[in-house]
Amino acid sequence: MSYKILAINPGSTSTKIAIYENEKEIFEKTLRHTNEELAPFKNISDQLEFRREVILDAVAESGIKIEELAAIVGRGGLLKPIAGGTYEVNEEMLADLKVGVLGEHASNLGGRIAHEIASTISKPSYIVDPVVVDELDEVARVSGIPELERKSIFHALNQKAVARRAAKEMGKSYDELNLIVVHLGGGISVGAHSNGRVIDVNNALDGDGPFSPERSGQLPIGDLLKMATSGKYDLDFIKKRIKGNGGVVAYLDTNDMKEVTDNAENGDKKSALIVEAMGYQVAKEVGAMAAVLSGKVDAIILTGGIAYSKKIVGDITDRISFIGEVKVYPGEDEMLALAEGGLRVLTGEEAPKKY
Ligand SMILES: Nc1ncnc2c1ncn2[C@@H]1O[C@H](COP(=O)(O)OP(=O)(O)O)[C@@H](O)[C@H]1O
Ligand SMILES: CCCC(=O)OP(=O)(O)O
Repeated sequence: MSYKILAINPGSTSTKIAIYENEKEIFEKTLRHTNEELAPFKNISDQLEFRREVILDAVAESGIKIEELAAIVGRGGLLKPIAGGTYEVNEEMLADLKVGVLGEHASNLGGRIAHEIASTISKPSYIVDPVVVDELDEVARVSGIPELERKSIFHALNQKAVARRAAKEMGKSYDELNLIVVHLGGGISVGAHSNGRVIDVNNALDGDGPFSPERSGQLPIGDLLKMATSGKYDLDFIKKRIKGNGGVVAYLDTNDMKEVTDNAENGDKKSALIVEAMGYQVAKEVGAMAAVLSGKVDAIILTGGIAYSKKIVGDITDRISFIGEVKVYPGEDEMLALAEGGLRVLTGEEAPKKY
């Protein structure tokens, strides 16, 4: 039996789409959205119709008719915390994606657009391993003050996809391994995967873990409070320093780590320091996750766009190779992971979960 599945992955500046026939990609396109195109929309939520139409135009270009699709799968967003897996899009999920119960992120549009398009052809829509997959051990939730609980917000889709791929290559099942997975992208997340569960991970969106191309990561909290109450900065500026205009953008005015590593190589000292600091902070977080796993680590996996950088991968590896084997999977496996999640449900291998 053959199933055609449309996968939709909305990012901050692009929407990636792909059509799979079972596990084989038969069409793929990255739809880039310029600042001018997105400027008229006050919130990410308001971009829904615009992105849906460009997706439909691209599918039309592919020559594949919408009616041929067996299901549509979108990247899942900032919903209430849930376990990993494939979820059928339902009314409660749509309402939570619309308001963004845990905040705004382009991934909130994935399930909504999938559902809108699927409804027109009376086919099911799903999300797979959304960014709020929460499998944290209870002990990992304690923040240090009872008013705040640590949250699990990370690149669950890619971390789990790449972890499964590594497990397969190691001749083992994902559920029988202890892995540390590092996603090095626009945001950076470092997860401790224990027998198929991500028992601890930094919140990649909100002031936790290493700094990233556009996020601050963990900050000295007392100094942050002084900054916030100094009268010199408004709240919006400070929020953007944590997410959007923080990390590498704040130091070097670019979120492009290729440009930064090239500049560092060509002798720019400031870029070189930031490149070194990124590797240093990531390695430090890997060390923390090794302690979470009591030192029993089968492999450490580096993935995401920045894993294309030999310099950064080398710097991290130098500091962490004493923990275990380091495996590198540059880029991401998100589109295939979405399609595979949908396929597992269509073939009956897995029942869809209910949100
Ligand atoms: N060869 C490279 N060297 C260094 N950085 C790279 C390279 N290729 C891509 N990157 C960086 O990877 C980052 C984007 O990673 P990606 O995983 O695509 O992001 P996201 O998690 O937002 O999808 C960007 O900062 C980009 O410049
Ligand atoms: C929302 C957590 C996952 C994340 O940070 O994704 P991006 O790096 O794609 O923004």
